[in-house]
Amino acid sequence: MTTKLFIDGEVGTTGLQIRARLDQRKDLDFISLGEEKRKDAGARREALNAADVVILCLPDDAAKEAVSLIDNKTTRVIDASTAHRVAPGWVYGFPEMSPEQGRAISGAARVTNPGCYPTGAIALVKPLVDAGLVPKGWPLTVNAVSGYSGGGKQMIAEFEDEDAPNYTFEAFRAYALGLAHKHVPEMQVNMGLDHPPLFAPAVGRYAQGMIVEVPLQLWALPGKPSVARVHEVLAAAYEGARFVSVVPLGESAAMTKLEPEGLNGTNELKLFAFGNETTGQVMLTALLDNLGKGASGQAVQCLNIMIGADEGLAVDL
Ligand SMILES: NC(=O)C1=CN([C@@H]2O[C@H](COP(=O)(O)OP(=O)(O)OC[C@H]3O[C@@H](n4cnc5c(N)ncnc54)[C@H](OP(=O)(O)O)[C@@H]3O)[C@@H](O)[C@H]2O)C=CC1
Ligand SMILES: CC(=O)N[C@@H](CCC(=O)OP(=O)(O)O)C(=O)O
Repeated sequence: MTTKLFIDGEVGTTGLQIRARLDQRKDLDFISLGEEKRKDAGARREALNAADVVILCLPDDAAKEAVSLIDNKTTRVIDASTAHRVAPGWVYGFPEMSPEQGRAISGAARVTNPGCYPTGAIALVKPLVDAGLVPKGWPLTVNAVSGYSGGGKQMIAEFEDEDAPNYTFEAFRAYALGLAHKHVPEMQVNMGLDHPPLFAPAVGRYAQGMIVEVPLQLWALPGKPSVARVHEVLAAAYEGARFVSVVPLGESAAMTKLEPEGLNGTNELKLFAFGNETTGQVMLTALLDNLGKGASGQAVQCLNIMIGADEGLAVDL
């Protein structure tokens, strides 16, 4: 049986990558609107209601509008935007987040694809909160750097198109200085924290790939866990996961650098515990492709889980 799939926002950065990942699939029938119809509300309404599954690769307002245009009970939605990340009735599309999450995604009518930064940060912190190593009330910080494709077509033009009005020569930019980045709520909710993490993102002069870091002063935590214990909890949480791996301590201890483009083009997420047992400190670190496990790859994984295609399974059975 084929699944009728409509990607709303198909020619944007995330949409194009999803289409490229799915182009060879024989089990999917694509509903596609031409250039002249792709922003026409009437044509989109028709496509949205004709599809078995739609993937929304749109700005938040257009994503909300798309959901409001669906007037039947069968069309299922995967929203790549931030619009529904903590909305009631939506399942958070991060299958490795807990053993139950994959099952919840498989049966869901509305799935919200996680943000790129939260994918790394939640993967690092949630298992430690669940295990009681990090108290729910702990003051956490998340630092990150992303390639400029994270900002979609506009930011790509800003860094690549010398004729763009906002073309920039910047090598590196810290941003979200008001400490209210749109990803903070989904991080807090899915990490299970009582307080919003302090989130400090940055963008670098390269297209794609990201590093997300959560520093922890282990000596200050109630149980004073060792780096080895933190690593053990993370490794156990993702044992058998197909797309998430925890790098062995011996391997990460031998590393002297980490660059953000290392997983580009994949749906992988690699987690590291760079630590110092003497000082009781650890830098929990996630490496991912913002357009892979941080967006398009993750959306495809959720689609596969929802339609029962084998490639989507979060864990090898
Ligand atoms: N880039 C990334 O790394 C990630 C992005 N996301 C999210 O995915 C969503 C898409 O992002 P991204 O692909 O980067 O953004 P882009 O700006 O690259 O693409 C968005 C696309 O949506 C189209 N569009 C805008 N308004 C409408 C509308 N009313 N009807 C139909 N199409 C419309 C745009 O048209 P036009 O081409 O004319 O501008 C564009 O093609 C965003 O919500 C973003 O936050 C999520 C995770 C990571
Ligand atoms: C570099 C850059 O600007 N990145 C984007 C996040 C991209 C993303 O993942 O946004 P959503 O998943 O929430 O749609 C930003 O910080 O707004």
